[in-house]
Amino acid sequence: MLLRQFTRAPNNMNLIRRIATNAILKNQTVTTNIDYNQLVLVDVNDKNGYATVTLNRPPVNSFNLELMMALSRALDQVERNNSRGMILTSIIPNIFSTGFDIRELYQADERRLREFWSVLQDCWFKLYGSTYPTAASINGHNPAAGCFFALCCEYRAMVRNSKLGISGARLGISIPLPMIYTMRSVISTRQTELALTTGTLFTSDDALKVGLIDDIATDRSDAFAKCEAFLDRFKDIPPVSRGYTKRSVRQKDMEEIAANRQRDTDEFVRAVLNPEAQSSFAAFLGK
Ligand SMILES: CCCCCC/C=C\CC(=O)SCCNC(=O)CCNC(=O)[C@H](O)C(C)(C)COP(=O)(O)OP(=O)(O)OC[C@H]1O[C@@H](n2cnc3c(N)ncnc32)[C@H](O)[C@@H]1OP(=O)(O)O
Repeated sequence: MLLRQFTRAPNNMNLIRRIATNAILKNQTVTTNIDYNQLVLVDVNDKNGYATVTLNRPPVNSFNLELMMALSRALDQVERNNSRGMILTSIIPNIFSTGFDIRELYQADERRLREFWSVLQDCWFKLYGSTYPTAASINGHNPAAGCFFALCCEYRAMVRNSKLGISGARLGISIPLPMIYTMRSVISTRQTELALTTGTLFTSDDALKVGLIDDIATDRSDAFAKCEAFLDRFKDIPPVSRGYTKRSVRQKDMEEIAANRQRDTDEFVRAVLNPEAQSSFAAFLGK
C-alpha cells in the first residue's frame, strides 16, 4: 500500500509539462493552470518549476468530500509533473481554511464519512510523504484541518493577525493519529499534547514561538515570497537523495498509519458520530 503511494506514473510527460516545454521551446515564460472542478487550482511556474496548489472553495475553504478529492487529484498532478517544489495556499483573502465542513460531519452518512476519511488519508500520504519540497503560504486564519495540511509541509509562513491550530477538542472531537503524528513532527510531543488537548488556536506570534510556523509575513504576497525563498534553498541539492532522506525521516509515521488504516477510519467515524460531537456540530450549524 505504502509503496503504491510512492510509485510515479510510468509516463509522466503530462499536459503541464508539454505546455511548459512548448513554451520554453518558443522562448516564452508561461504559468499553466489546470483546474479540477475549480475547487483546487494547480499552477506551475515555468521559471522555477514550483507548483502552487490553491484551495478555492469560498467562502471559507471548508473541506467537504469534493474539496478533499480535488486536493488529492491536485497532489497527484504535482507528483506526476516532477515539480521542483510545491506551495500550498488559498484563494480567499484572510482565510486559508476553516477546516472540515461541519455539514459533512453533522448527521453524516457513514459510507460517505468513510470515503471522506479515506481520501484524507490519501492526501496525507501524498503530501506528508512527498519527496519534493513543500511549503504552506498561510494567508489567513487556519483552524483545524487546514492547519493539519499546512503542518504536513516542510515550511510555513503565516500572515500576521491570523490564528492557527487544531481546535477539535473544543468541539468534543478526539484527534486522529495522522494529525497527532503530523503535529508531533513539527513541535515537541509535550507541546503537541498541550496544543491538541486544549484545542489551542495560536496567534501568529505564539505559533512562531512554539515552532508551528517558521515565519510571520506582512501579507499574502510576502508569505508566498517567503515560501519561494524556502524552496530555493534546495536548488542545488540533488533531489533524489533529498527526497529519500525526507521520506526516511517520516517513514515510521506513514508505516504506522498504512498498517492501521481501517482502525484509523473506524476511530474517525466513531469520533464524528459521538453524541457530544454531534451536539457541537448541531450548535455550530444553529440546529
Ligand atoms: C470528528 C473527528 C475529526 C477529528 C479532526 C479534528 C480536527 C479538525 C476537525 C475540523 O476541521 S472541524 C472544523 C473546525 N473549524 C472551526 O471550528 C472554525 C470555525 N470557523 C471560524 O472560526 C470562522 O468561520 C473563520 C474561519 C475564522 C472565518 O471567519 P469569518 O468571520 O470570515 O466567516 P464566518 O462568518 O465565520 O463564516 C462564513 C460562512 O461559512 C460558514 N462556516 C465557517 N466555518 C465552517 C465550517 N467549518 N463548516 C461549515 N460552515 C462553516 C459560516 O457558518 C458562515 O456561514 P453563513 O452564516 O454565511 O451561512
